[in-house]
Amino acid sequence: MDPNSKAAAQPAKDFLAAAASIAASAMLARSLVNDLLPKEARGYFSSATKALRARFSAGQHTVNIEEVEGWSSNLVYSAVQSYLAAKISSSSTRRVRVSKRAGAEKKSIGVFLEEGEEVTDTFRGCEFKWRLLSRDNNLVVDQPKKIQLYQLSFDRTYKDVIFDAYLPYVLDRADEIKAGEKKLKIHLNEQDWWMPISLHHPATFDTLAMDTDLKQDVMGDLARFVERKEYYRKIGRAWKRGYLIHGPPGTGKSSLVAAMANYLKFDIYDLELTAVKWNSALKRLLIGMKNKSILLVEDIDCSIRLRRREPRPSSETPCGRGKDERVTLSGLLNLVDGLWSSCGEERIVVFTTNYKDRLDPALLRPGRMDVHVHMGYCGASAFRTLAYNYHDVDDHPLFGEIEEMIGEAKVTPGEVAEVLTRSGDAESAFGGLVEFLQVKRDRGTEEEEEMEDKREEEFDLVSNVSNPENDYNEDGLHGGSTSRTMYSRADWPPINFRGGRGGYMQSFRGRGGHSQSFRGTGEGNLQSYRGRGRGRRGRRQFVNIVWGRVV
Ligand SMILES: Nc1ncnc2c1ncn2[C@@H]1O[C@H](COP(=O)(O)OP(=O)(O)OP(=O)(O)O)[C@@H](O)[C@H]1O
Repeated sequence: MDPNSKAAAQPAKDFLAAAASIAASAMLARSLVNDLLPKEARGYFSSATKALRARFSAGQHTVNIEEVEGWSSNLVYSAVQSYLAAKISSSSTRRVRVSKRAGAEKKSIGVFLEEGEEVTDTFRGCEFKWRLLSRDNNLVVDQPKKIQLYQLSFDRTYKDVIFDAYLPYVLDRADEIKAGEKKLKIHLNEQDWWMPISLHHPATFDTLAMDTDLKQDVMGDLARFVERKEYYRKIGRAWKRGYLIHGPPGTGKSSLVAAMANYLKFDIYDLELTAVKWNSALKRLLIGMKNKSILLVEDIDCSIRLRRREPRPSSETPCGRGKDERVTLSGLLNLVDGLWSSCGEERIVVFTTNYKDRLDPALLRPGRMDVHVHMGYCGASAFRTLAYNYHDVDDHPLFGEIEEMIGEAKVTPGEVAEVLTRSGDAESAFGGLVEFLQVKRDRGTEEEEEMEDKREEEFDLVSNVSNPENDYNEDGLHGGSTSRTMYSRADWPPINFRGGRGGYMQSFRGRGGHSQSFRGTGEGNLQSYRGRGRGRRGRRQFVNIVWGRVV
């Protein structure tokens, strides 16, 4: 039996054990009364308990909760059903119904009351009795002939507790129980609607290899977030939280998002922005998201190579909708901060990128993304998590050597994971990792020297291709010499290859609203430079330049 089905079967087992012991105690008590008390005393005992019961029930009130309410199912009924299912194992209920839904992915066994059976519950010192009953239903055709209902009996002095505290508590507990059983989904956007698919990503915070303190911080932040409904209401802010997850490919950014979803039991809405053309479609998608969910935009640096805002051509303008706008970064951010955040709650927004320094400053502005998480190269604690995940080993004579080399070799957790899976035997897997790290470390040193030489060449290239004849900017004006006054930096991020039209594409962005791009010719790889230049308007500007070979 797998652990899930064992856990699921536990309530049924507990129930059977409890029922057996209660039945045994009842039999013992009855035989003691019969054996020890004389006949007259037995009669007195039975009428005394009857009188006591009658007196008690005189002050009893009842609330009926039926399974349907008009044509729709009654959500309170299903909440009570879930709530009681968790109580049955510890109650004295004699008959229960055990079932498993057809097609249920998890081997879960539900334990429910049988008709006529009772469960007693105690809340804040008050005792409540739940009973499952049914009534005939001859009035409404197309509905079952019998309608089940839970009858809640309680002393009338508890009336206020019932409505003010007990039933709300039952609903909350039922939500928690259901959340525990919730099957997660990942929703993918198709035009302006979402297509849900079951999410089976096994990543959890236990399996995620990352710096231990950082992991604790992220988990603590998430736990705080979901508890803070009242706090967000009090400060007048939408109940949402933004995460920017950045780091080189293969460091576990997507795995972290999956771990977050599994931890919070939130669905993921994976927004492929390049497939969304117009802001109106984006609005529909965002409004179509449910609460308790994660909006994920991966590789935001690439997705948001989105067009400047342009009105929709009149031929494409839908009747009566006026001018629509192409999706842009600011459009997305406005929606996320404005309209969307006001029509839902408990949402997490996650943007991922391999290149944080290529992001639009609007995204990095304080207050925009609440938490920035850097997923870096594999360190010692991340390696130990992987070693344990893949080989159930938490210590080994090679660990010292591995941990010494791992920092210098600049390997991603993804690479380490891949090497560790090459052998099922821990000994040879760790041996293989030592060799891999040695190669990576040596190669890393050589590559760094080559990169340095290349940076020098590429810097020259920028000056060469900056030919005013070919220059243009997005307004159709000729560009100037902005590109010529630049300073290369020694620590540019890895190259992201992207083509321009028929040669090298360069784009400049100046802080003072000065923005232009132009083509040139030449050789070299795509590279990103940032430096200070003097723009056409004579202002000192921050210049961002990208160029690359057409592919
Ligand atoms: N931090 C990590 N912990 C555990 N496994 C990891 C980690 N990083 C990478 N892996 C392994 O490498 C694979 C790729 O990782 P993942 O897709 O999460 O990385 P990424 O940073 O999102 O990469 P990309 O930027 O290319 O999308 C995962 O399926 C997982 O097996």
